[in-house]
Amino acid sequence: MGTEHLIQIRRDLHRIPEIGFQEFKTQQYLLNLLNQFPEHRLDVKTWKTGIFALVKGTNPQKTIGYRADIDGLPITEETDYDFSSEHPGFMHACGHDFHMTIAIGILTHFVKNPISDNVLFLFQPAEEGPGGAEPMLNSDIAKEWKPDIITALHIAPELPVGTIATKPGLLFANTSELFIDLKGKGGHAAYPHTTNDMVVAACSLVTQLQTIIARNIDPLDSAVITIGKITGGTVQNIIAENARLEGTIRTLSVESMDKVKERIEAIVKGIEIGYSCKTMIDYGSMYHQVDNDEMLTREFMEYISDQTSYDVRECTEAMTGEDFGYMVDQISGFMFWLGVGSPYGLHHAKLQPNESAIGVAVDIMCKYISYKANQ
Ligand SMILES: CC(=O)N[C@@H](CCC[C@H](N)C(=O)O)C(=O)O
Repeated sequence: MGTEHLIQIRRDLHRIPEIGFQEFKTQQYLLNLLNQFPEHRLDVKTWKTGIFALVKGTNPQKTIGYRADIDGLPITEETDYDFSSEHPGFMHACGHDFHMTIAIGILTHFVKNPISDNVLFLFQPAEEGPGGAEPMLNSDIAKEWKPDIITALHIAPELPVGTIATKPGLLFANTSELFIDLKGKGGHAAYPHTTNDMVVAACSLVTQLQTIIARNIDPLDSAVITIGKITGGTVQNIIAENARLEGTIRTLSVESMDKVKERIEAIVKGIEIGYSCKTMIDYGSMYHQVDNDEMLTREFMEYISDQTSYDVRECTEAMTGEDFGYMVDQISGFMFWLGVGSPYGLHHAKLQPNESAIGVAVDIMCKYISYKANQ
C-alpha cells in the first residue's frame, strides 16, 4: 500500500476518535479495509470493539504478534487540520490513528508478500481506559491464535522522524487511576462556620497528596501523582457540599505503587477528620508496567542499527502507562518509541505528528518481522 493511501487512512481515522469500548465507527472502518483481502490470506475476527486479524504464513512455525491501540481521548482538538475530529470533545491526541494506520500498512505488506510465519494483528480498544489489553488477551480468540512473540510501538512527539528509541527491561510505569469523592455540608457563602466546605478540603488534599512524592518516596526511585481534574460546588456564592478529584498514579515498581496508595489513604483519612466530611477513594483501572524482553529488545535494536539507515537510541524508562504491559507480561516482546517530531506532546490538543513517520514505521516493522520469520 502506497504512502499516500496510508496517509488518507490516517486522516480518515483521525476524523472519528472514539473512547474506550465505544470504537464502533473505527472498528467498522478497519473491517471495511480488512474485508478487501482474500480469505485464504487473512482471517478476521472481532472481539468487542477490537479486531484480531491473522495473516496466514506459508509454512508457519510460529506466530508473530503486532498490537495497535485504537481509542481516542476526551480532548477538544485545536489543530487547524482540514481533517480535524468530527466528534466534538474527542481527539486522537495520543497517536492511535498513527498506530492503526501503521498496522494496516504492515498487514497489507504481508498479505501481498507472504512469509513463512503467521502474523497476528491485534487492534485493541480502550488503551486510555479502562484497559482492553488484558481482557483481549484472555479472550478465546487470543488463546487460539496466541502469538509467540509480540511487538508494538508508540509515537514519540519529542523525537525526530527516522529515529526510534527503546530499552531492554522496564520501559513504561505501573499506573493506577485515582478518583476521590468528598462530601461535606454546603450552605450560604456568607456563613462558612455553619458548613464544611469541600472546595477548601479538596485544595488542601491536592497539595497534601504531592507531599507523598516529596517525602515518602525514595528520591532515587520515581513516582508521580497527577490530579488532572477537580470538580466541586455549584455556583460562586454557595459553599460546596461535594468535590471530586480525578487523577493518576505512576510508579516504577509495584512496591512503590502500594506505598503511594497506603499514604493516599492515610492523608484522605486525615482530611475526613480535619474537615468533618465523608470520603471515597476509587482506583479505577490499573496497568501493569511494560517490561521489554531483554534479549528480543537488544536483538531488535541491533537489527535496526546494523541493517537499516534509521537512528536507534536507548532511552530511559518513562512514567507513561500502557496496558500493552499485560501482553509482554504473558508473551515475550517489546515496545518502542517512534519519532514523529511534533512541537506539541502526547495528550495535547495541538498534537501534530509528522505523517512521514508512518512510512518509516511500516518499513522498519516489515523488515524486522521478515527477519524474525526467517529465524
Ligand atoms: C501512552 C499513554 O499516554 N498512556 C496513558 C494510559 C492511561 C492509563 C490510565 N487511564 C491512567 O490514567 O492511569 C497514560 O496516561 O500514560
